[in-house]
Amino acid sequence: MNPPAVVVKDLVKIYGRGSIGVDGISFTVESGEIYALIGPNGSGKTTTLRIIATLIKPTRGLVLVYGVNVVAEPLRVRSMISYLPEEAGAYRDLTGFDFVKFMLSLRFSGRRLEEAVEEAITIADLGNYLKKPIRTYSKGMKRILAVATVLASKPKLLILDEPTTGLDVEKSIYVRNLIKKYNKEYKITVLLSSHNMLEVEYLSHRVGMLYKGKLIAEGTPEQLKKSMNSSNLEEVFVKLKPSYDTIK
Ligand SMILES: Nc1ncnc2c1ncn2[C@@H]1O[C@H](COP(=O)(O)OP(=O)(O)OP(=O)(O)O)[C@@H](O)[C@H]1O
Repeated sequence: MNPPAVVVKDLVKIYGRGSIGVDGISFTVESGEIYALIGPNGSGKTTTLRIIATLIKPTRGLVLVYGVNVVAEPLRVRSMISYLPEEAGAYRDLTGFDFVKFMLSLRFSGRRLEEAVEEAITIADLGNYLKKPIRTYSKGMKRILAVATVLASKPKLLILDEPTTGLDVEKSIYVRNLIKKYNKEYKITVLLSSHNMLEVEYLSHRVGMLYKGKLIAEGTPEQLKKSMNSSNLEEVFVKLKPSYDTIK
């Protein structure tokens, strides 16, 4: 049997000066799923994703990606994932085209690289802007370029931190539909974070709700709404939150 895409067990991250990033969370992402971590600012979404993406180390706990331990074998994990950071603002002086080519050359070469670059360019749909330096792009254009690049890299596991942040309504819908399409057509497992609970309801098979570094609820959007007698996930969160407000 295939291992789950992600196993997170009793994960704790304490930053310098005792700042708590996550406080003992556990969840599993099955292969083929779209799983969303949702929660308000500072609830631990980015911390969790960065640990899974091997960018920072946990203080305690176990994290496996397709059965591979992120601390013991980060390079093996990196070969299976693509990660979209919350703010992908680097490489200001590269053109959009050169950025796409550079990023995808880390994974592909030869004919496969050409195909992946072509795919990313088609998704980004930035026309002549692709020949211009990224510093001339709007926030939304940079986001689309970064999203297009990670999608075209077709990893086993796609980790997206706030994928639609900075995008207008139409572009957000475009990106959500692309995420769904790549999950379905290419069987790419997606782990994403968002504080937009309505977006998550549309996009995800299952949801983990984070608050103050703890996982306060988990399930399909339907299960969560039913269990809290709510009509949407925002309402679920608002009803659950008070029980955790006593935690400092
Ligand atoms: N480098 C750091 N040093 C110290 N504390 C940090 C660091 N990064 C995050 N934290 C703290 O960890 C907690 C969780 O932050 P994190 O960025 O993971 O939350 P988040 O849910 O992604 O928030 P947002 O929606 O605002 O991006 C917060 O209290 C934050 O202040």
